Amino acid sequence: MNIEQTALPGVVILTPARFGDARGFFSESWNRDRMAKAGYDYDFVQDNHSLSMTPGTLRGLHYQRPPHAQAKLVRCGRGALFDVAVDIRRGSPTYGQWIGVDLTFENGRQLLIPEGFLHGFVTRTPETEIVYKCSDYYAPECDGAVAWDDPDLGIDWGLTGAPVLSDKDASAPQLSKIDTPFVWEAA
Ligand SMILES: Cc1cn([C@H]2C[C@H](O)[C@@H](COP(=O)(O)OP(=O)(O)O[C@H]3O[C@@H](C)C(=O)[C@@H](O)[C@H]3O)O2)c(=O)[nH]c1=O
Repeated sequence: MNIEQTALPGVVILTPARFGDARGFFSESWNRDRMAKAGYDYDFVQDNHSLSMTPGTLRGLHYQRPPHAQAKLVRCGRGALFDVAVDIRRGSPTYGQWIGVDLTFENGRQLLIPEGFLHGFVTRTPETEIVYKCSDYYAPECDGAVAWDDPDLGIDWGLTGAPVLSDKDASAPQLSKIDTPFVWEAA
């Protein structure tokens, strides 16, 4: 498993080894013990899988409030997408900053996003599948969203037109309008 740091401390890109043969490949997409030994100890309890039909479908930016905050491990099961994490931990030196990573079936990269970050993605291909692990269960009463086009965040989604959005995402507030429930703790 190759582990790459990003500009947001704690958010890392994981690239598992792929063992290719005449049939295709085999890959361990998550190995808890090995990752814990590398300093990334996560107890993932829920796996999610969604399909987006149209390129330019944008889901996000989402978070779950404590006591059901979620860390996520995200990868692309089919096609290609651009995955984004935004630091919303009050007091963090990187508060309000974002990073974006191209996750494709081909490159096998995964984004590990700790609690305290918004998560969203936009699809680049038709019939794109995303698969991700979560460290807590879905808790709709703790569900929250921030506007994907919040000017204070200034995320460059690489869009060529208007994205396809859910009603919830189309009416999400700006970050400055929410009371962020996360507080940064120095490591
Ligand atoms: C997220 C989630 C949704 N649902 C249901 C609620 C609703 O009826 C339907 C669709 O939900 P949403 O519109 O929230 O799905 P979606 O917009 O794909 O939400 C997801 O977006 C990405 C960016 C994330 O990071 C995820 O944590 C999640 O928030 O699925 C569950 O049953 N379990 C879950 O864990």
